[in-house]
Amino acid sequence: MGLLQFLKSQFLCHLIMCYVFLVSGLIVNLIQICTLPLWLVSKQLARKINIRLAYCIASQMVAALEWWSGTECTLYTDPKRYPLYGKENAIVVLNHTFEIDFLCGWTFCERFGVLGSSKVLAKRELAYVPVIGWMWYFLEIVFCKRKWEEDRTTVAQSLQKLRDYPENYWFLLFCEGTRFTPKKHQFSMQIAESKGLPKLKYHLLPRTKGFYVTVQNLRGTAAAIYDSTLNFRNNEVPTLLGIINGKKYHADLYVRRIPLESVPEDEAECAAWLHKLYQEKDGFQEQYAQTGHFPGPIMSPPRRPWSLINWLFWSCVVLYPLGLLIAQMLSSGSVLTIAAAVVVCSAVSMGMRWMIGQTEIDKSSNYGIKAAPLNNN
Ligand SMILES: CCCCC/C=C\C/C=C\CCCCCCCC(=O)SCCNC(=O)CCNC(=O)[C@H](O)C(C)(C)COP(=O)(O)OP(=O)(O)OC[C@H]1O[C@@H](n2cnc3c(N)ncnc32)[C@H](O)[C@@H]1OP(=O)(O)O
Ligand SMILES: CCCCCCCCCCCCCCCCCC(=O)OC[C@@H](O)COP(=O)(O)O
Repeated sequence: MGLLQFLKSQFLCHLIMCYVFLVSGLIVNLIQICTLPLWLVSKQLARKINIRLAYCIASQMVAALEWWSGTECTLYTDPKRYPLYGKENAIVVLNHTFEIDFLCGWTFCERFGVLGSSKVLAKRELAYVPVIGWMWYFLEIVFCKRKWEEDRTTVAQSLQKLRDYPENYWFLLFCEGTRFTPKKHQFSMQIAESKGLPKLKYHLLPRTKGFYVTVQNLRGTAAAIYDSTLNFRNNEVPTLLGIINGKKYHADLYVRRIPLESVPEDEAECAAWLHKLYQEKDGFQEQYAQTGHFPGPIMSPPRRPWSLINWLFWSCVVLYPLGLLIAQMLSSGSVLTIAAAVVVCSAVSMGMRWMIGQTEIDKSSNYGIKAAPLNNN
């Protein structure tokens, strides 16, 4: 193990990274709150400012993936469609299989210049995660309770608000609704069977209502569906803790651009269309399992320096006062002050561990297990 790799695995480095992320994130959240009055005066200006503020937070995690862990991200896609990416609004449909799938998504957003503005249909619980969840509030992220009776109006209303969004965005939909686990897969395939749908090997049965309502509300605003299928080389199981420890992974993403007009307007036909899409995605994963690559040529956008520059900037801003504080504390020699500092550090590291836990599949919700009608049998 080289010196750099050794350093990357040290707890002190992780503590410093988490400190930078947390403190800079809270500063950004505070500035976001200060933009509230601006929404009344100029909504579009407030949105543009919040896009840049969100970039300050999200790109730190992207920098951790690209520059700290050195993870490589390869894009398989049609070269004719490539110039459109980042230049239009799109609905991204992605498999929900890996703990860092959202982070790989963010990395591609960064490379195509839409990181600050990108959106997702996210479960309500994530709105309460400090820094990221609070930032999403100002980004007009669409939250759902995963209870259709309650979501049908709120989700549609939130989507309608995005129709006059001032910058291009990608709207991410994990149609499976929850992370893949063998147990959830077993339940969802029972449902597929009861509906007479073909079984999927690598995906859960997609939920069609969120997809339908998104397509209907963004018609005329989003130009296309980006059907995206993600996998990792060598059967790796990537984690956020792995990234923080400096472990390098290799992500492969296959993207097909499908014009939005080709998605049926009728709800039942739209649902059938999505089921067919997932059968095709399953085929791509099968090909990946057999051959180690997705169909189509490789058109990888290179990583850009901005995420690293942003990270270094915020590190300087928040580490300098910390250095002064530590020096002052040590020179004071007060045992009480040092003990208080140790308590604060422990609390921060526990808080960060809880946040990282939000990404872990073994802490995943029971959604898709307990709500399944077949559960009662
Ligand atoms: C590559 C580039 C990437 C670009 C990235 C771009 C942007 C990045 C931005 C941000 C990144 C941050 C990422 C954060 C990630 C957070 C993600 C999440 O939180 S995922 C969870 C929330 N999202 C969703 O759930 C979306 C999908 N869900 C839906 O669409 C749902 O329909 C719903 C709208 C949420 C409503 O939920 P509800 O439970 O009420 O669902 P349904 O009524 O649809 O469910 C019943 C329906 O489903 C069938 N079904 C299938 N399997 C099951 C099962 N296991 N149990 C029960 N029912 C199941 C069932 O038969 C019903 O079918 P039908 O509709 O035909 O009656
Ligand atoms: C610079 C880097 C420093 C690293 C510091 C670490 C910061 C930690 C930040 C945690 C960020 C939390 C963002 C949460 C995104 C989780 C996305 C996700 O995958 O959610 C799961 C849901 O889709 C489905 O939920 P389940 O039903 O499976 O349950």
